[in-house]
Amino acid sequence: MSDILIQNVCKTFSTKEGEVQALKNVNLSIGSGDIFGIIGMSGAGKSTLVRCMNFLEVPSEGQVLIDGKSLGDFSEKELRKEREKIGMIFQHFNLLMQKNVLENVCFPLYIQGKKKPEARKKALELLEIVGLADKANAYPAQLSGGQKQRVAIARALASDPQILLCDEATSALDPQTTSSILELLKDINQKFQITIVIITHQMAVVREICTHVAIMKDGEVKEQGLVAEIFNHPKSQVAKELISRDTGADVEHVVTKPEIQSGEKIRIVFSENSAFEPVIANLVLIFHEPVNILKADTKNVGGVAKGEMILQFMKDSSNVAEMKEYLKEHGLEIGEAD
Ligand SMILES: Nc1ncnc2c1ncn2[C@@H]1O[C@H](COP(=O)(O)OP(=O)(O)OP(=O)(O)O)[C@@H](O)[C@H]1O
Repeated sequence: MSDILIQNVCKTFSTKEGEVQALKNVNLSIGSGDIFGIIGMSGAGKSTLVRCMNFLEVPSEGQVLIDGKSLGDFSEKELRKEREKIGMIFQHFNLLMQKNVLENVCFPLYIQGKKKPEARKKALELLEIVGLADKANAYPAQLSGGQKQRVAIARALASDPQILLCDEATSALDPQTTSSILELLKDINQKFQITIVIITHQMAVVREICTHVAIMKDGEVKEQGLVAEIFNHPKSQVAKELISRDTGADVEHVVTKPEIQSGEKIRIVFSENSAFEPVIANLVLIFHEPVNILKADTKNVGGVAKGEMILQFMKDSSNVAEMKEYLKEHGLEIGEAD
C-alpha cells in the first residue's frame, strides 16, 4: 500500500503558440488503499496530473511524494526503481500487437531481469486473476476491448505495484464491459491492497468504484473529498454539472433486487425552487435501489419543475429516511400518499 501527496504542483508547457498552464497549484492527498477518482472535462489537466504522479511528466513547480519521499529527489536510476511500484493502464491498452497475450504480460518481467520460465509462471498466474488464462496464446488483435484491458491490467500487475494509475481505462468500452473492468479493479484493490487512481470524464465510473474524488477544471482542483459527500452536497459548479450529466448510461449497474415489492409510498411536490434535473434518476443511481413511479404529473417550466409525483420505495428498504432527506435537499416537498 502506498500514499501519494501532491503539493503545490504546477505544470507549464511551452508551445509555438505560447505557454500552456496545464496544472495550477494542485494539492491532493491520496491515501493508502484508496480508489481515488480524478474527473474533469477534456483539457482539464487530468492526464498531465496523473503523469506527474510517476514523473513521466516532471512538474514545473511543487512536489510529488510517494510514501513521504519526494520523486524530485530521486536519481534517474532510483526513479526507474520507484516506477516499478507504480503500474499504469491506458484507454487504448498499449499492448504489443506482434506478441501474444502471455508475452505481453511477461514483458515487464523480462525488463526486470526475470528468466523466461519464472516470468511465464507469474504471467500465467496473473492471467488467471484477470480471467484470461485461456487466451494466453492469443494475439491482441483476436481479443475484445475488455479482454485487451484485462491483459493490460495483468501486465501492470506484473511488477507487484503498490499503486495503479488508470488513464481513461474504460472510456473505449461499452457500459457492460466497463462495469466488469471496474469490478476487476475493485477486486484487485481489495486483494492486493493497491492504491488505485482513476482518471475519467465519466461520473458514473467515479460513482461505481471510487472512494474519493477530485474534480478538475482548467488545470485546477475545484473540489475534492469523499464520493458520497460530493454526490450529496456538490459545491462547485463543475461538480453539479458533472453529476447532472450522469445518466447512468456509461456503466451498466446490476441491480440485485430488480423487483419492487410494495413498500412505503410518498407524494413529492415539485415546488418553486425545484430545478428540473433528473432528481429521481440520481436518487436511484446514488442509493443503488429502484423506486416505483406510480404517478407523475410534472412539467418543465423554464428549467423549474412543477407538479407532483407518487413514489414507492422497496419493501423493507433501509434507505427510506436517507432517500427522503435527499429529495428534500433537492428542493422537493414530501407528503403522505393515499
Ligand atoms: N505535451 C504537451 N505540450 C503542450 N501542451 C500540452 C501537453 N500536454 C498537455 N497539454 C495541454 O495541457 C492541457 C491539459 O491537458 P491534459 O491532457 O492533461 O488534459 P485532460 O484533462 O487529460 O484532457 P483529455 O480528457 O482530453 O485527455 C491541455 O490544454 C493540453 O492541450
